[in-house]
Amino acid sequence: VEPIALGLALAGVLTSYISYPRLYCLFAECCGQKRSLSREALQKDLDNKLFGQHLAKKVILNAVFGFLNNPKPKKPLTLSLHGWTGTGKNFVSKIIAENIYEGGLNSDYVHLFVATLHFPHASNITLYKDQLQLWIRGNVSACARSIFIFDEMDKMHAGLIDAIKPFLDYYDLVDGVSYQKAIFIFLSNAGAERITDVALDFWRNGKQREEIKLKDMEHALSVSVFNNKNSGFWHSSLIDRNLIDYFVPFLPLEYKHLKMCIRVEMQSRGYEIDEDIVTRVAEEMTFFPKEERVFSDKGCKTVFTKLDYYYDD
Ligand SMILES: Nc1ncnc2c1ncn2[C@@H]1O[C@H](COP(=O)(O)OP(=O)(O)OP(=O)(O)O)[C@@H](O)[C@H]1O
Repeated sequence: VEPIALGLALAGVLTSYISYPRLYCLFAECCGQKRSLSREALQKDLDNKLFGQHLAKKVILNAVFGFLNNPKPKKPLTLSLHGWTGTGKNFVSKIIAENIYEGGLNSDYVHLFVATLHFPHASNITLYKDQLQLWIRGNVSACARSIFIFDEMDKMHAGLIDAIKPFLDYYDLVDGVSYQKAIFIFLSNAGAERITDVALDFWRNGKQREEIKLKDMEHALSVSVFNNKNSGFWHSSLIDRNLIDYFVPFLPLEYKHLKMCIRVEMQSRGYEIDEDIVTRVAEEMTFFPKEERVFSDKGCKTVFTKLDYYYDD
């Protein structure tokens, strides 16, 4: 092959690779959602992986898919996920991230803040506010479709989260940057008692938990979080100004859901499903209320380590 012609051909390929973002994005992660993002894929993931959370599934599917398909959203999507420990809040954030970015939580466009890690000292709150604003501004300037996850909201110092209020509001631009395509997800145990009360009420009245409707708890949840000094949203302008799009309740998990989590874990470790071990691990967990033993007090959180005991050789 003639070397000059070959050089020109290679240069041509390289130029089109660089100048056609779609081509480039076939091989590298880019800002913006995956090509393959589909309602069906997200629904399949939620149906197959998330147990006992019919409300969360429905809200998240509709909210996330609707938002991603809106070419001109008026504000960023804000979801506040609430519930007992180990019921799937972090897990769902991971599923959302993976459905939008190939790298999931490890993507350059997905940012996780953990209150006790990133904002530990109440005395530094002014500094944290500045840092948080700068960090979010910088990342959204680089990629409008950025995802921010705030874990342990209930441990966040009161008032800190209000620093990002301007970014969550209905503004086209804030200091020249548009935040309307970003996604903010807040995770919290605040409101878990309220959710449990409703779930327990249904259980005691012999009703299926799937009969619980979002309206049975969404308003009460936002009010209880707003009035709770340890929710991270205490008297927060984000709630006051209706800037949280959805309060998503995560129901406490029952014995049958623990068994589902254990089976998934066995399969992912490459073991045959052994129903005897599944039952033994599930029975080692503790349940509440004391007399009725309906809900797991750690959700699915510790079933995995308990499984190690049965496979220690
Ligand atoms: N509803 C669920 N369906 C399937 N798996 C679940 C569910 N809830 C929890 N799990 C499993 O348990 C693990 C721990 O749950 P996760 O970290 O999502 O709990 P969490 O609600 O965020 O708890 P915390 O409030 O303590 O942070 C998950 O990675 C997942 O494997």
